[in-house]
Amino acid sequence: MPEFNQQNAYASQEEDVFFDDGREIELLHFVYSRPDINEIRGNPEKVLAAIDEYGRTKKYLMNVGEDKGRIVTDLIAKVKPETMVELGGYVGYSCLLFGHAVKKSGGKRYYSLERNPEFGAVIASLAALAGLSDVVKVEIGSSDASIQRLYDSGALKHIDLMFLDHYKPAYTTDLKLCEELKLISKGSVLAADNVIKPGNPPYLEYVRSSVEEKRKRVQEVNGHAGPDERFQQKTAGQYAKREGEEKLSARKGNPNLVYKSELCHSFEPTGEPDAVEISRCVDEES
Ligand SMILES: C[S@@+](CC[C@H](N)C(=O)[O-])C[C@H]1O[C@@H](n2cnc3c(N)ncnc32)[C@H](O)[C@@H]1O
Repeated sequence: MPEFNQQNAYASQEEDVFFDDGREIELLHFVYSRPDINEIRGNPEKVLAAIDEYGRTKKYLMNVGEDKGRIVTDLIAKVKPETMVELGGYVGYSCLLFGHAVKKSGGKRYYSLERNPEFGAVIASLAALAGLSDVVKVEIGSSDASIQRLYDSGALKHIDLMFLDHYKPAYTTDLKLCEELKLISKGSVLAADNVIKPGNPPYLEYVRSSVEEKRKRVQEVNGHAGPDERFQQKTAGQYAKREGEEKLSARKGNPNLVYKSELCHSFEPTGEPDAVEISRCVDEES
């Protein structure tokens, strides 16, 4: 079991309002007004360190953080994705960390899909500051619409590695959309954040199910797809203030895909236990 270094802990997550209250723009001012801004330019590690400093000394940020981040950067070094997609970019922490890792391992493109345009602007600004604009592409809009748009335009043909870190009930519906479009197929790898805190039972059930179990459940898909009732109200309604009622489309996915899935224990940047689920698509049954 890994251990958390308490000295690196972010400020605690506030009970009610912990994002979208101006702190994301405040972060930009914090970074750009640093006396060492010229040494930060073009250096992803230093931009990440500045974001971490804000999270530790100013306000909580819902970033993947160093510990869970290391699980995914190690995975990138192994998989060497040409194309990686993240669902949910926030202020760009995972985008800078993983986009840099993709670039170092010879990859071409890191798509950061973010629904909130203000957050998307922060990601793009910090990616440019870090010197990653050649690899990183920020797509603003709901993840399902962005996936479909990138597919329709021919920009996105295959996803080698996908990091899921957005609206928790949309992990499964977006994965199924990618399966239906054949963006996810044999050889693709998925890394899903927050599978313990706050948890994602429907997603874990899906990636851990056998083909037979998935084929059986496909018969039950009936067009209705509100957030699964296993999510707590707080999670299901996390973005309600800004986005209103969430619309999720019921999907069948491709039940014939076989995943090998494992839970990697780690920590939130605050030190709370969490885990990343790594799922490798190893086969497609006929
Ligand atoms: C936990 S944060 C992402 C943190 C980021 N991956 C990191 O580690 O630095 C979740 C983000 O997903 C975005 N989001 C939520 N639902 C979304 C959706 N349906 N499509 C795109 N982005 C979404 C939110 O606006 C928020 O910025």
